Amino acid sequence: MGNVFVLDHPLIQHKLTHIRDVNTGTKEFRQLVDEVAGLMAFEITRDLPLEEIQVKTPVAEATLKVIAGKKLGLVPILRAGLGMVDGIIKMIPAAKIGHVGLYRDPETLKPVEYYVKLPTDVEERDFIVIDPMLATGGSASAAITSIKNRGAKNIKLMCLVAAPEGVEVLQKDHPDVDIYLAALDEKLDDHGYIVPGLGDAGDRLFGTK
Ligand SMILES: O=P(O)(O)OC[C@H]1O[C@H](OP(=O)(O)OP(=O)(O)O)[C@H](O)[C@@H]1O
Ligand SMILES: O=c1cc[nH]c(=O)[nH]1
Ligand SMILES: [Mg+2]
Repeated sequence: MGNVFVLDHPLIQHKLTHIRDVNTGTKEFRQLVDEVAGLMAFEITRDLPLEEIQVKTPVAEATLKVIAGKKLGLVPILRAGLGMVDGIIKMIPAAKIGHVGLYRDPETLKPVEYYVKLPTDVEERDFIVIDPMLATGGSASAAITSIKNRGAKNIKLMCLVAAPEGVEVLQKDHPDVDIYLAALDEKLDDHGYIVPGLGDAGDRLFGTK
């Protein structure tokens, strides 16, 4: 079964509290999501392989470490995942970016896919799928299935806030995928919103409500 890591660093918790606040407007919400995504990138890249190279410092020759040529891909789930891309790319600028477009049908809560575009060398890359919200888990599970069907093998999922119901679905559908969260919340409400959550992530990021 996939591991669940809750990245509860004080900086992440502090910023997430302001993200959740209903009085936080679009501009500040977007800025904070970007910052938290960057902080989470530290932890999700902790197992990147290193290799040794020779470097001449101003003082001496030294054998030092750099990241070994690992190919990474980021896959934001549209729309809300887009809000986390820049923060992560600042930390791993060589990553390629794919996109999976999904929306959750408001009646059935089932995901509807409308767009997929991945880097051409999909089989050679490790992927990080990103979406601020893991609610019923339907969208993240469908996005991961979609990229697996196109050849992706090593996949991690990064979300800001999850409900236990969504984590359970992910672990059942994709036991090979580790999940990285800033918070694991209490439950889903009758409309499939995470409680206490942060509301509709896409609408708050893009100011569409
Ligand atoms: O775990 P689930 O129950 O599937 O819900 C989570 C999904 O819902 C939201 O997207 P939404 O459908 O609102 O689309 P949007 O990002 O375009 O607003 C969110 O960004 C996730 O993708
Ligand atoms: O709480 C939720 C659940 C699904 N999608 C969101 O944006 N928020
Ligand atoms: Mg939305």
